[in-house]
Amino acid sequence: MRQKLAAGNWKMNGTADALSELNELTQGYPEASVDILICPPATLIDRASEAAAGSAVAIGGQDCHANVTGAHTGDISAEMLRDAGANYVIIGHSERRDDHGETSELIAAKATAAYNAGLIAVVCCGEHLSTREDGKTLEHIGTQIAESLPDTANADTTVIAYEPVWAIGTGLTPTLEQIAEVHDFIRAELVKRFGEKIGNGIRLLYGGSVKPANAAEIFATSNVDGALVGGASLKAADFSAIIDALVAA
Ligand SMILES: O=C[C@H](O)COP(=O)(O)O
Repeated sequence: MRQKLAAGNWKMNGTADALSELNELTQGYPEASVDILICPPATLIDRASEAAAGSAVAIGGQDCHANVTGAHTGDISAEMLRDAGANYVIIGHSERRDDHGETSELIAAKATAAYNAGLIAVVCCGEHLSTREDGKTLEHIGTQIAESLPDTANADTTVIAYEPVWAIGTGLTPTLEQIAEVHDFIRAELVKRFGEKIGNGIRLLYGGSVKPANAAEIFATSNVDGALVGGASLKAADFSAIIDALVAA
């Protein structure tokens, strides 16, 4: 039985004031039957970790460097995230792939760095609209996960987030059939590569315009073990409604 996960990605949003939303969330979930994760900007990770201590909310980073230390101005290592109190890190978000030219090979190296630091890697994949319109979604997702996951990936260290790029921040979502098709495909690919135990153990999140209004139906979809939420994770009330939908699923 896979433990469900509601993950919030604050992206480049939030200064110290935003911790009030986190405080509201932690007060609402001193404990929970699902895993809850907030990935604030790097500048807030240590304060967020302190604020979330003793609650059901875990804290994660939004990216890490593949190396442990070195001359990489502006970058943050997985060890540094761990040191600041993070337990997870998002790797290979489409905004990193598109804005920073990150390749799947680099993403696999970052995932290994996350494992070595004791972090759970939330590895993202997803197609652009043109790829979907060309009928190449599954081929694209298959290549991305094959290349972005290290051979050492396992169910304790790895979560996959399927995020169609065209659904991120747009209010558009795939049909439930389209979500199920991709999630079932990813599950089958994982089982093929890693075997039944690991392949069936790795959690699969859906991301892209998840809101309180559509969360329940998405969580009832085949092989959806939770969500990676952007905009609707910024307000505790909205994210709480999504968490509650996951608990009820
Ligand atoms: O990481 C989160 C995703 O990119 C989804 O963002 P969104 O919920 O604002 O569409």
